[in-house]
Amino acid sequence: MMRLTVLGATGSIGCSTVDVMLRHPERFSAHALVGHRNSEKMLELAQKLRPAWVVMTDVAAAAALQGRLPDGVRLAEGMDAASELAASSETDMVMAAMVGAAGLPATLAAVRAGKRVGLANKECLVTAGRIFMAAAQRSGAAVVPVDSEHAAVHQCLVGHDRASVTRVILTASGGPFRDRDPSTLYHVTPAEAVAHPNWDMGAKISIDSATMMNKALELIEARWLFDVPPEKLSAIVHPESIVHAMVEYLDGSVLAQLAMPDMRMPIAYAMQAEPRLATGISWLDLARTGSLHFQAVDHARFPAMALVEHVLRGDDSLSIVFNAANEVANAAFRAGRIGFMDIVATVEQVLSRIPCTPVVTLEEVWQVDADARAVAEEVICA
Ligand SMILES: NC(=O)C1=CN([C@@H]2O[C@H](COP(=O)(O)OP(=O)(O)OC[C@H]3O[C@@H](n4cnc5c(N)ncnc54)[C@H](OP(=O)(O)O)[C@@H]3O)[C@@H](O)[C@H]2O)C=CC1
Ligand SMILES: CC(=O)[C@@H](O)[C@H](O)COP(=O)(O)O
Ligand SMILES: [Mn+2]
Repeated sequence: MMRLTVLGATGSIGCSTVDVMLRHPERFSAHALVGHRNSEKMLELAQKLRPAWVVMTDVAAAAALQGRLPDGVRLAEGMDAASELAASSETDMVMAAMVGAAGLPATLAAVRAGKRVGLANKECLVTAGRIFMAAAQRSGAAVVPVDSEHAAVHQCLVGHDRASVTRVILTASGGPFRDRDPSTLYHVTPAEAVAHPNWDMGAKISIDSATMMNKALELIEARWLFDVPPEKLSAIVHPESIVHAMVEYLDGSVLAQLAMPDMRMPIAYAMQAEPRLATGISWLDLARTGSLHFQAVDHARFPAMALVEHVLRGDDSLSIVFNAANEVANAAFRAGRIGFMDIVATVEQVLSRIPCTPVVTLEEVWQVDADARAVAEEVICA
């Protein structure tokens, strides 16, 4: 029996993880479920899974659960409690599915404790990839990608010679505005931008897909996960989201991983690679699909993808700034404070205002992150 701690249990990835767990009760049990504010969703999950612990990182949300959890389920509050449970000897695996750099402390605690970590939270690696992967190497933690493209790359690499890899190619759906006249993008609403054509995801990543900031973050994520230099990393638009990624080898062979777009597949693979677990996702029927399409990424339409070329090749502080400014701008757009086109423009301005600095310690990471968030607020308020 594998005992899981699910960070971000109340979110999209968290709930899909719970779905996989409930399909295989003989294999998985919940040590802890961690949410932030959604106490009602947490109550529902706790009733289904009966974890040893429920943690709400928000104090008021924890108070709302007081006296309401099923018998035997203990309640805690705050990020420190989440980190302790993620690192506990009673946790075998951690599903890292909080959104944003806020997920870094608890995920890093799990990595430092040598856990198997299913990594959905890409912002962790974008913010602190070097520190994170070095910690995994020291502790022996297995960091298993959950992000669909990275889970695909992982599957295309298994059993193959890493030195023979010439290219890692991530697919990008192009989001809801792939074919829209760019001059109309100034006026799109958060409701339009969050409506992803293929995936049902949380609000932040859905907006990131619309700006293609998601793919930009994923290139940085791939760099750390697979130790691939920027010149071997690329993305290609694939509107069907059926091919999730490809790996090219020096003999010209290209391996791809295909599946219907449903996160339960990469989640289950991260929980147990082989023998594979049934997930309940729809079977891929290529005869019915008919054709798959691919096109180059248009950097003029998606300026985030031009920006990341520079970020990937610069100091680590650039990717911290890139992520933090995007988190602030993405939230400001969702709150109606800025327009859609202002999101990436804000990130670009923040990048130009913050000097590159060497980043070695976690304290330095948080300092750069805080500076970038403050400058992003200044840019938004100007
Ligand atoms: N959804 C998807 O299909 C995919 C997601 N990912 C990545 O996985 C991560 C989660 O995405 P997704 O599930 O869509 O996001 P959701 O918004 O659906 O869920 C986010 C989760 O994080 C919690 N949370 C929010 N803010 C904080 C905070 N400040 N501190 C601690 N916890 C917090 C939420 O708690 P609550 O709701 O209780 O407030 C919720 O449990 C992201 O990093 C995303 O990029 C990667 C690939 C695919
Ligand atoms: C499901 C998943 O992994 C998302 O990151 C997805 O890739 C988003 O779609 P885009 O390709 O539109 O960014
Ligand atoms: Mn992805």
